[in-house]
Amino acid sequence: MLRAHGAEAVREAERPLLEAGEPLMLRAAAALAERAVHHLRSAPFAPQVLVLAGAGSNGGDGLHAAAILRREHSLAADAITAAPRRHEEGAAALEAAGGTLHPLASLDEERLAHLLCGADLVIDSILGIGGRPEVPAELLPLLEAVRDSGVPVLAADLPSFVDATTGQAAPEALPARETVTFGAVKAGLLLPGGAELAGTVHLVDLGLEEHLPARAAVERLEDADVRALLPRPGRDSTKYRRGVVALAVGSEQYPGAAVLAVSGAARTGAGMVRCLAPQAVLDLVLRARPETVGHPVGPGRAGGRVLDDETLARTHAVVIGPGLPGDDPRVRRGVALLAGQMDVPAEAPRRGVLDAGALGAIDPGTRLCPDVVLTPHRGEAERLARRLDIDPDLPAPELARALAAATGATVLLKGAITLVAPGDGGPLRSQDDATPQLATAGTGDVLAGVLGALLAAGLPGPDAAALAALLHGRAGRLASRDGLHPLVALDVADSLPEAIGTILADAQDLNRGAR
Ligand SMILES: NC(=O)C1=CN([C@@H]2O[C@H](COP(=O)(O)OP(=O)(O)OC[C@H]3O[C@@H](n4cnc5c(N)ncnc54)[C@H](O)[C@@H]3O)[C@@H](O)[C@H]2O)[C@@H](O)CC1
Ligand SMILES: [K+]
Repeated sequence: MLRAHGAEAVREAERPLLEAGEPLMLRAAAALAERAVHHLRSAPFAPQVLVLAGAGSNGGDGLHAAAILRREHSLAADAITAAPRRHEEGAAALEAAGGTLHPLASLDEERLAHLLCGADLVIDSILGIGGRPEVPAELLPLLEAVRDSGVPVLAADLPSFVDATTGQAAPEALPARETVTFGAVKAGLLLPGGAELAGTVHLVDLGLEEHLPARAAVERLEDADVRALLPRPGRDSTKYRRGVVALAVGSEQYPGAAVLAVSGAARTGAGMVRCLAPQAVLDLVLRARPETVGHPVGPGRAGGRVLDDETLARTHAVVIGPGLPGDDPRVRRGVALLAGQMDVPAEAPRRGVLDAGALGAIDPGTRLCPDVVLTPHRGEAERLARRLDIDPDLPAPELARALAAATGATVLLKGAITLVAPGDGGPLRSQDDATPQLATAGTGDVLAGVLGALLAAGLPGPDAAALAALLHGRAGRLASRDGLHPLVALDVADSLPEAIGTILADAQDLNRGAR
């Protein structure tokens, strides 16, 4: 699991080490220099490095790195000082190593273009965790010129003009090929904004770990976590023990959503998938997925429950919403079931997914638990926020958190980066596994099914939500050959087994290697 921290937590963790006289900046600079060398391994003869240095310690990192590149790697490394002041110790080190510092104010357009033309790598060390997401006007031409030059950028600690805690980024900030981050992954590198600019994140160990708070600000599941979290069948497994999920999905208007959600659940390895839908929808579902257990709903049945007590007691999670209009009786009943407002046996499931049409049935009085996962996209999240008297314009992390706090449910906010705000107030999860090819109708229905299967298997809501986002994203990448070609939603469901198998097989190899 990647565990990331905000700026304050990192400063606090650094304090005792700095007080003990640990040369943290030199260690950071040495690691930065090493990564620069790595990126230049296929560069032409005598590659050149250009450091953009701010006045603070982040600038110091870059300047010391340039000095090390000159001293220890015989590379031509020079710097542009991007602020009226400069980091004096770093500047002295670079000058002593024979490097040149060009004050930005002294460079005209032509001279700047000339410096960039000769550069094979730019190190962005203008701002680190002290940075705010606004670019001063005098720096705009510099950032534009670097961007236009196409020279690869290595970000020191985090891309400059990104907030290390929230991820908010200035639109002009430089996208990096890699971010070499010092001591701890910064939360802003995993959140929307910073994550799009960071490139690959390379963590440098500065000995901070034991001083960091036990609780991370943001967490991200990685492949190794899939192996630990994903329940797999054993010799004593039965379809009931693996988990039974009941999906109230699909309507006359949107029958296909039922096929997609059911396929998502079945392909994730649910023990049994029940589908509660009108007969015409069930016919379609059973043609595509004959293993489904159908429970017809419709005229004449609207008053009673679709599942009797015994069946409900043998059902472990429910999915309500894909393909349902807001006024569908299954929505009202499903929300009431998950909110504990229904007269059902104690064993009836209180865990599940409220998606699409079911999100509209949540009002200020709805109290849910963290094992219920709401799965809005941004538009649905904003509509829900308005009904719950929450500012709909909040940045995504805060919006997800506010919705979770107001409902008690875990909130999975879909997007290029999927955020999971646990209903119990635990650390935010951020999953960046998707491909833009997933932005097509029906993929959300598949996700709801995946999540339903994981909840039915007994995973806690926040783990199930983050894992579902990871598996869904990976299946999407597989189905689109890493984003190369278009996909349809059913491709995603059909790619789930291979995505799961590949992750587990790779994790097994890793374990073997470590033994
Ligand atoms: N504290 C430590 O022990 C270590 C710190 N290191 C580096 O130090 C960095 C933090 O250094 P600083 O605290 O000096 O902060 P920065 O170097 O990130 O920023 C310096 C100052 O720039 C100003 N500033 C912020 N946003 C601005 C904007 N948009 N436009 C113009 N000026 C702006 C602020 O006054 C800020 O304090 C880390 O990110 C890391 O790179 C590393 O050397 C490792 C050790
Ligand atoms: K930086």
